[in-house]
Amino acid sequence: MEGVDRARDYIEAHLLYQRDQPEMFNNTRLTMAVSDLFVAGTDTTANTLRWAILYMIDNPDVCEKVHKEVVKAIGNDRLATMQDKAALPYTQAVIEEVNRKASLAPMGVFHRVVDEVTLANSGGWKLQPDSICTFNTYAIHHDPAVFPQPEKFLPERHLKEDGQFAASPHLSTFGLGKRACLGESLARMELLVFFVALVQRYSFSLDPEDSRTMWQLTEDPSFSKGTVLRSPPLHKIVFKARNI
Ligand code: HEM
Repeated sequence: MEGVDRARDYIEAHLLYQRDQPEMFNNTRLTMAVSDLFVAGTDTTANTLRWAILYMIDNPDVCEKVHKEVVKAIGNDRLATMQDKAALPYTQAVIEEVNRKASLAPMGVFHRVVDEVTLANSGGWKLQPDSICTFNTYAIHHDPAVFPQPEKFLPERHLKEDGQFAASPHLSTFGLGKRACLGESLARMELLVFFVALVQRYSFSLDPEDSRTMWQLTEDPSFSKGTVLRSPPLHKIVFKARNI
């Protein structure tokens, strides 16, 4: 497609295709695709950060360790960029542990089977066309065979012996296969930059007027309303500026 390589963004690329292939690309598709990006790209990262703050309140030692690493790697005078990533292995491990424990999309996203498929290592189980299938991310992320003591918040499980970050091949935070999350790299970038900025500048605590326990805010199954995302119930956080 002529010029598409020089498109400045998704919408411009879509409009260029629309000019040449109007039977395939039109305003309705563009509107739906852009709204998909907003829906898939906002609540996800925002709620992961809400989980991250709750887990930092519940694990103050971890939070202080992140703060120490951040100050050592980038100081207090500027925000993090992706160039700082390699110098922040513990912080990356913490974000990975947030993704594991929170299991934001606990049952993934539903898919429809197009062609009959035989499941590997299943003794011949077949899925028929039009079956709806999904995968249980929450169960994978809490499998004690893969993540010992899964109820514990342990960032160290995502660190190698030399202290470097090692992304776990067992996490399915962003889905699996060809239809895995389109925004994974953007999401990982946003999570790192925002999380570092928050820990760099603030310490966090729960609203003293909120009598709910941490368990009620993070584990109580009754707060899940059956939507795609597993997000904590509404709560307030007290942000205290660090002396920087
Ligand atoms: C922490 C943040 C995020 C999480 C946990 C997350 C998780 C997921 C999951 C589990 C899926 C379904 C994958 C599957 O069915 O195998 C998905 C799909 C998708 N995500 Fe994300 N996502 C995040 C951020 C984003 C962002 C920032 C964008 C874009 C701006 C985005 C765009 C999409 C799109 C377009 C799909 C559908 C892909 C397809 O059906 O082919 N996501 N995401």
